[in-house]
Amino acid sequence: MSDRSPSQTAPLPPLAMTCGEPAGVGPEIAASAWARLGGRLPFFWIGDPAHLPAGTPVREIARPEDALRVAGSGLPVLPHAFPGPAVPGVPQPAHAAEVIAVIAQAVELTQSGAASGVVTCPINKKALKDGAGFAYPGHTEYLAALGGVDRVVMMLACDALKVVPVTIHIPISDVPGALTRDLLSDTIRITHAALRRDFGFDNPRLAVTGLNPHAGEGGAMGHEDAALIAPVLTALRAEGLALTGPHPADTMFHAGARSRYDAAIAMYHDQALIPIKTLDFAGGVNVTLGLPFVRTSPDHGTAFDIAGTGVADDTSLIEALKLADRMARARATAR
Ligand SMILES: NC(=O)C1=CN([C@@H]2O[C@H](COP(=O)(O)OP(=O)(O)OC[C@H]3O[C@@H](n4cnc5c(N)ncnc54)[C@H](O)[C@@H]3O)[C@@H](O)[C@H]2O)C=CC1
Ligand SMILES: NCC(=O)COP(=O)(O)O
Repeated sequence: MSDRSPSQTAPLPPLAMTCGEPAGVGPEIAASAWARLGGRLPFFWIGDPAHLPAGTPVREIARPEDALRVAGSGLPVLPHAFPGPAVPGVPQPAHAAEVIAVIAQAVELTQSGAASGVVTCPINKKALKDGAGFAYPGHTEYLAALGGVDRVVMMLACDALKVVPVTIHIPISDVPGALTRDLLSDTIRITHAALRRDFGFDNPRLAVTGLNPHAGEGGAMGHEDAALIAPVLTALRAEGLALTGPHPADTMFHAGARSRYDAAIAMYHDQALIPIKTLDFAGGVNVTLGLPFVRTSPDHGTAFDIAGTGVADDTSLIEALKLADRMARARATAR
């Protein structure tokens, strides 16, 4: 996303970056993100230093604030011991509990004020479920539990598009049943509030997709669009929210359509994520809205197929750091 130079004003606490799945690309993109950013955007990595690529200039720290002092000369690392080495592409069940513990540690440090936000490296959901009985579909839901909130929103953002899936990591066959008026209404409200608070929009324009092809085509192709989505939009419009839809999803993401809204609300994961990952896979950022702390993440996953080869692109992680920094600054200024 567009680069407003990071860290131009008073220093905030550093950002806490989680290691994510040690067998994925997380450790190598963390190291290369530090190499590209140096101390300009201070963050510290929480994980096992032995999982970082050979030659990474590790600076072990005892407290987050020490990152501000050492970030100019090496990657600040708050060490978190794991049971063994990482094998690229092969997640170890014994590591799962520590991957989860690192996420909790980053949240704790952020909520205590020692860190200004959480930037997560990708996890493999199945590895965490198999290895440690992880009960959440992903970070988003786990972070909601850690933050003590019932409802959060996943937003993917790049320069060209911001998009929110109303339902997230559930089977497609469960989507119609999971779409309720409350869920849709809460998702829109949380998105509206976050775009005002964290992204500087006075009255963000939100465009909402339908669920069915052609947004149901007057009931000929499904009933949820007219029966469920449209009434929610009507009610929220009456409160002053700038909403359009339900629109056919297939024509909502070309350039002309995108110029007419600030964020798109989509009904399910792929309806939302395919457009943004197609437009800007390298620059997209995943941000959780509705949490009591800042959290961003790259838009990609563990990329086991290339882990350890050194070809992984760190751009999305760097964009995630920049966005977390901007959000933390916006919140600090508003206090
Ligand atoms: N925030 C998170 O923790 C996320 C985790 N995941 C998890 O990641 C795992 C793998 O998911 P996939 O669907 O395979 O998606 P993926 O994003 O890991 O990989 C898809 C394709 O993109 C490539 N790719 C991904 N990141 C790249 C990078 N930084 N540089 C260059 N190429 C890159 C991969 O090599 C692969 O060919 C799953 O367990 C999934 O749940 C997926 C998305 C986000
Ligand atoms: N497909 C996006 C994704 O998997 C991100 O999930 P999360 O771990 O950030 O909840």
